[in-house]
Amino acid sequence: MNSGTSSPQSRSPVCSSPPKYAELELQQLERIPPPKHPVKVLLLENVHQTGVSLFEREGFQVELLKTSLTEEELMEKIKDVHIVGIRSKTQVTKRVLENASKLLAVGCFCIGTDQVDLEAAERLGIPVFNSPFANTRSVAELIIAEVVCLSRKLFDVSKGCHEGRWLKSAVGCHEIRGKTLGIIGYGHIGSQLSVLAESQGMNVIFYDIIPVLPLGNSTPCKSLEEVLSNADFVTLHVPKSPQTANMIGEKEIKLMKKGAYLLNASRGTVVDLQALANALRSGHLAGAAIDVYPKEPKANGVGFETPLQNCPNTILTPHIGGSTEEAQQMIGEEVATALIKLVKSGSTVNAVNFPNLEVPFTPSSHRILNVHKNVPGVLRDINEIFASRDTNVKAQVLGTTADIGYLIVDVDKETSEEVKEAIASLKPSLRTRILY
Ligand SMILES: NC(=O)C1=CN([C@@H]2O[C@H](COP(=O)(O)OP(=O)(O)OC[C@H]3O[C@@H](n4cnc5c(N)ncnc54)[C@H](O)[C@@H]3O)[C@@H](O)[C@H]2O)C=CC1
Ligand SMILES: O=C(O)C(=O)COP(=O)(O)O
Repeated sequence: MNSGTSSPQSRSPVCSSPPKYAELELQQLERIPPPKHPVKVLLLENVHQTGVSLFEREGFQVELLKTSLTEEELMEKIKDVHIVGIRSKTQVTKRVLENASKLLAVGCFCIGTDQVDLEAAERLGIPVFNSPFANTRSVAELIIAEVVCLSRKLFDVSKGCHEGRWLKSAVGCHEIRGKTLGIIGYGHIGSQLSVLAESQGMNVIFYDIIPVLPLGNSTPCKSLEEVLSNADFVTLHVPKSPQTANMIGEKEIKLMKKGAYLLNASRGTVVDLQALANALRSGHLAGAAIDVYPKEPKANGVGFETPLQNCPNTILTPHIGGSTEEAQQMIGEEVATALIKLVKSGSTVNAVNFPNLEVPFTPSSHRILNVHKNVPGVLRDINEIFASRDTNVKAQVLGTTADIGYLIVDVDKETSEEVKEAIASLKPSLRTRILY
């Protein structure tokens, strides 16, 4: 396992000037007193250096691993960690979260957050952040490229040339202009792909479970089946969920036109790969491009296996839809900034499982954070604790979900450990932090 507790000589110099977005966001935090204790950050799956540098610029202690970790490995390493950063592989389960007594937040340096038990994190008072847009264009561009490659059997003929075989033929090769692209999941990626495909002269139809604005001349379909039976290329851009598990199996593939193509860069649980391999080998489908798999290796190396290996006109990629320098840099910046803001100011803006709150810093104020079960009377009890100690509340923001309340309070005097304990010992309290 490649690991590197980052030390000055082992990595590029800490970024002296952070990226523009981060600079503006973090400038507002500069007047906030630094955390009282060292902040330990564990970053897995090769999170981009931009994120590492931003944490180090704040004086946080960063351990950077190139691989994902198993549940057991993560339970061990997370014990004294305040921030954990992952990408799409590492599973942050309920067991891991219950074992992470010091954990303040989880950062998904990607779009998907299905790898985190969000409900468990919420109930334990741990906000989870992601980067909802930064790599969407990278995925959309990959799909457009693969549509052309599949339509021209590019990978097979190129492999032939590398192996000394000259396989010149127009048979089964087509322009994509005028062909129909069927998009399943018309969200950030699907909608961008819709625009790119139409710019290539394709017709676009799509299916989504919620009403969405059709961009350009794209046409919404009433069912998944309608897309499958009318599209020349079917591409999947849905999240991992119980509803999308195996949503494309033998029955759905049979509904697709003979000679159609299937592309999946969403999640490996969405397509039954054995059914897809059978359809490719029988000639029912003319090709496929798959970037995600039910089981994916935790690190780069050999030994990856899938039923699709050696299927005709089949592009296999190692979950690289979001793997561009631009996307990873933006993600590193966006998620690291959100986590630093959480640690220093209690901001939960952009958290996916928490009320999104933020309170501007005011000099001579002292900030306490409290997460509690969402039951009546908590605010009254906390304010009573302040009032009975002649402490004046200068600012107070409360946000709630069905299960929790998140409270940011600024008071006019430093909060003693006694006051913190009084708040923390209220029955509904889940977490209480004195920030400054
Ligand atoms: N291969 C890769 O490297 C990457 C993969 N992804 C995956 O792509 C997924 C989609 O990304 P975004 O477009 O940003 O997400 P998004 O949340 O913007 O869009 C997902 C869309 O799918 C729709 N949807 C959900 N369940 C559905 C169903 N059963 N049938 C039809 N539509 C359904 C939603 O209503 C939503 O409009 C992510 O959840 C992630 O799992 C994202 C980035 C990179
Ligand atoms: O953004 C996502 O959800 C992805 O699937 C990207 O995954 P990765 O960051 O490349 O492990």
